[in-house]
Amino acid sequence: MSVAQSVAKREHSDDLQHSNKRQQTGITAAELEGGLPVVAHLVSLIPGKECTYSIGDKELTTVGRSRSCDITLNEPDISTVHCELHLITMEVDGCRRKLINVIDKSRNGTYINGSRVVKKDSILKNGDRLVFGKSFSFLFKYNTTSDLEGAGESAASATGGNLAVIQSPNANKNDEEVFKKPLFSFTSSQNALKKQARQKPASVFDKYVLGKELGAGHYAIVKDGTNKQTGQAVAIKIFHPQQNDDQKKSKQFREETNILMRIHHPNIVNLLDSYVEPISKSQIQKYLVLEKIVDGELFDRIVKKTSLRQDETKAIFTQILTGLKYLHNQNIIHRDIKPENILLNITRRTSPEQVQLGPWDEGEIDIQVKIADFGLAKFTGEMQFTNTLCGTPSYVAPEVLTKTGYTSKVDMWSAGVILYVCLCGFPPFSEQLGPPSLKEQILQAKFAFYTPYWDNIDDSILHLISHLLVLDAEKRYSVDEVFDHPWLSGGAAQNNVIKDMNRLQLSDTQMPKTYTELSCL
Ligand SMILES: Nc1ncnc2c1ncn2[C@@H]1O[C@H](COP(=O)(O)OP(=O)(O)OP(=O)(O)O)[C@@H](O)[C@H]1O
Repeated sequence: MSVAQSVAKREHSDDLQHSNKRQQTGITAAELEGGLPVVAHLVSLIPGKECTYSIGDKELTTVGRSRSCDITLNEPDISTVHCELHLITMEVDGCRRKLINVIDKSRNGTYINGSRVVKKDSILKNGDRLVFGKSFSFLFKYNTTSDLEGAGESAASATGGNLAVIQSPNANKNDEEVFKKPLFSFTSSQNALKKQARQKPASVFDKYVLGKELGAGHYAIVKDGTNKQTGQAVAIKIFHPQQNDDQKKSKQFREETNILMRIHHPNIVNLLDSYVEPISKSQIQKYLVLEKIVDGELFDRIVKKTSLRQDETKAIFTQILTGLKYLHNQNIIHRDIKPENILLNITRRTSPEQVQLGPWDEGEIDIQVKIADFGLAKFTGEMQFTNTLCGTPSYVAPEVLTKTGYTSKVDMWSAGVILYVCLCGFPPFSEQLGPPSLKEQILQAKFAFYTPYWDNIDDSILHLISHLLVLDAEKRYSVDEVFDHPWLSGGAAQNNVIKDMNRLQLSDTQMPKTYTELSCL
């Protein structure tokens, strides 16, 4: 047997005991077997057949019925050569990682976590359940020291460059210009970060258990997650697979998520962690671990209620503004404010004595509003982002559509659209209201308040919306100007200062449909 072959040896219970004894001396089993380091282990999950196979640091490890295979599984449903385990080295997220790539060669199939390996290649991750044929079931685990190289370097580079999320006054469509100069000082924490990166599990699956789907968007699905150590419930955003061909982008993702993890505000969904995982030789998948928000989207609340009362809208809008003010003060532009990205945590009444803390519905004590997806739109790539927006741009400011350079005022436009939608249940710009087209309506800031929807709504709100849906971003209200507006700052008397806003009569055939009506179609 060659040195290489001897590495992927079966360690029976007896051998294991022996090897454990040897490991106590600080020497790994693989070093003793053939001088090659162990890269990973396959732990048998078959009751009564407990054993561990070590996969060594060599290009190919074969699994099959043949005695010439590195791992021999002598069962009728196992093919002569059932599958190949290829050792590959991939540069992922600034780290060179040694990974095991499975190529199925069998008749009865190789399965990873219940899915048959059909692709040309599939990279294994810690905790994967690997099944050969009908019943040969194993738990896969990387040897902790072997799969990650250079994590410390990554952290160092993540703290060294242009880290913070400052939007320059002239920020424009170019990605790099949205994320500019450092706002936070990292120097004191550089060593801590390096240490953290070194200690950080290489895979999201090492730290979290993934559960059911919570929601889906254009770029990602979001799943329930649980921190294995603390039991903390989280939401895990899983971006669609991407080609692993742009190391600069991966580095940018890491640097920017490092910054966004330092953003903490009660009205912003907390970013807790981020991971980049290889899934095949050429593809990676990015993961964001987020604070979990349990009561769904503002969008669903609007659909359920057709429209929101003025006092309820004010309470929700104030929280959105508070979150935006914090982001804008940190020089972060959200760029994708819409009711689907406004999430709600509702405190429900549990006893009759509880005092309601806002203008909420019967049975609701309080609602905490959380802005999701902040600063993240750019991770999807500028082109993809704006192209997707062109499909559904109801909330997008004109300068985003024309890509003529934008500032935090783009969020104020979107806030104006949200305010409008909350109160009447349909957006101010839509194909339904055309002609002109939706895009033209936005580019001309052409909107109106339609009767009867807006008849009983205070003129001061119409006035505020009219100062948010303004074509010229410089004249559009900023967060502070909105807080100073009579509808938010003053009482009823001040509201009366603003009078006689126009409502427009439309024929029945032109009348826009509410989200509630559209959702019933
Ligand atoms: N932190 C969270 N807690 C609970 N649910 C969440 C969380 N983040 C997102 N979701 C749910 O998942 C859905 C999709 O998430 P998200 O909007 O971030 O994906 P996306 O692909 O970026 O979407 P978009 O198409 O809007 O850009 C959300 O609309 C929401 O219902």
